[in-house]
This record gives sequence, C-alpha cells and structure tokens, in this order.
Amino acid sequence: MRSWEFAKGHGTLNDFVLLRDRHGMMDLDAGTVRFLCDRRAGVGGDGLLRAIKAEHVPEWDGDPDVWFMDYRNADGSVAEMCGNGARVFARYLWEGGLASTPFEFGTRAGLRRAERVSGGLIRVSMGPATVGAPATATVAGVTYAGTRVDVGNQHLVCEVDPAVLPTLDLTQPPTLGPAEDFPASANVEFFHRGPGEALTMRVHERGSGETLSCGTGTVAVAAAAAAHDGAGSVTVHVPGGDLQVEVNDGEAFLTGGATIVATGTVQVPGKASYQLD
Ligand SMILES: N[C@@H](CCC[C@H](N)C(=O)O)C(=O)O
Repeated sequence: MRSWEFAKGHGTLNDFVLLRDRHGMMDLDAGTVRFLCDRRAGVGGDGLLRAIKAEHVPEWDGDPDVWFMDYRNADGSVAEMCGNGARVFARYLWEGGLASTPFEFGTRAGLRRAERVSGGLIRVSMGPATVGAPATATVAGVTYAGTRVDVGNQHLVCEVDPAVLPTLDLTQPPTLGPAEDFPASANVEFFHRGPGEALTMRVHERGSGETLSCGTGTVAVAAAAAAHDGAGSVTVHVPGGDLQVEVNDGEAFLTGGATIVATGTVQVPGKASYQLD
C-alpha cells in the first residue's frame, strides 16, 4: 500500500494537487511532483501545493507557527509564489478547519494574508509588484517588447495588439531576451487593454506551460499597465475567468474564486504510505 491522501482544487481553472504535511514528513521529490501533476498517469494539475507548518521549512525565518504554502510547478521545479494557488490553499485550510479568516501564511516570497470577502471570493495580499527593465519575448519567430515585473516570482509582460493575442502559439516556452537577464527563466504574459477598462491576458508559465490563469501573472500585467495608467483596481480577463487586481504603492492584492473539487487517495510509485496529519 503506497497511498497518499490528496485534494484537488482550482482558481480560475489554474489547477493544483494539494497535500497536507503538517510535520514535514513527506518525501516530496521532483519526480513525485511530476507524477502527481501528470494528467494521464497521476492526479493532474498545473502545480502542487503542500501545506506544511513553517517550523519545518528550513529557508523560512519568520513566524514558525504559521502554515507555509510550499508551491511546486508541474515539472517538479520550486517557485516562490502562486497567486491562484494562494486562494486555493486558503480554501483548503478553511474547509479542513485549519485556519480562520483572515489568516497569514508563509511563502518563499514572504508572509501573505488571505481573507474571505463578499461573493464567496478570496482576497490575498501579494506583496510588492516591482516593474523592472525592458526585455523581449520571441514566439514563433516574432519578437515582442516587454517589461520585467517581480511579484516575488519573475514575469515578463508584453502588451500586444488585441488581434494578436488569440493567435499566439504558447505550446512552447517563449525565448526570453536578453537571455542573461533570465537565469531562472520567467513566466511570460501577453495582454491587451480592454474590453472597456479591463485587461485581457494569456500566459506561458515557467514550469507548467500555457495555463488558463496565473494569479501572479495578472498582478504583473496590472502593475505594468499601472506604470502608465496609474495605480488602482482593474479586472483582468484570463481564459479561465476573471480576477480583480489592486495595485497600490508597495502592495498588490488579488481577489478571485477558489474551489476544492475532489479529495481522495493516490498510489505513489516507490513511496511509503502517507496519511494526512
Ligand atoms: N500559477 C501561479 C504561478 C505559479 C508559479 C510560476 N509558474 C513560477 O514558476 O513562478 C499563479 O497563479 O501565480
């Protein structure tokens, strides 16, 4: 018997496998993450969220009593932050009676806060969104001008013509330039302004490929737009739904839905049984 208990959830169709590992007992290597996120052989997800108490996370130097969101991409790589994942993580802890609202939790990008707001939505503090240097992304031989944005994880945001956005082939990672500015690659967002006051975005996520939504990506796009338009609140349309982003001096906030769709057990090759604790 090698069964692990898991949950499956999504935020605007950015989907995740969730594991609870209060005491940091899981042997969660990159191969196991790839297996669990595999849509045919495993459970399936764009990424994985492990809920672990921060005292068991060696790189965490904050409050040891908070829950820590240990995020992994579907290819097994570790990332600093996940905006959609943060809402799904909050929903998971709330449904398990493991957190109240609001509550603070650790991420590799720092301490974040999640709260229930009206309409069944969840609002998460995203830390600063820092707009950086110009850069480029090349897709199918066409190079697009963009701007780097740091949301705890790395993004390159390119504004494109509305007619171009649906035609982009994001089945392969865009080529980033200058290459030396992206030693750990980046998530790449393409967006246009509209409809109305909203923004519309597609994304190629580092470590996951094209996804139907990226929360940190919507914050990066809103921050890049705000650098021209001024700070404020904006709706960002993604293929998986709509998210609301507030960009203020020094702090961004992301609001949207999150759903836990399933719980179960999965047979993990080569691993001992693990039960939620
Ligand atoms: N889907 C996430 C971002 C996940 C991490 C990203 N792929 C990275 O490698 O930085 C989100 O909703 O923000």
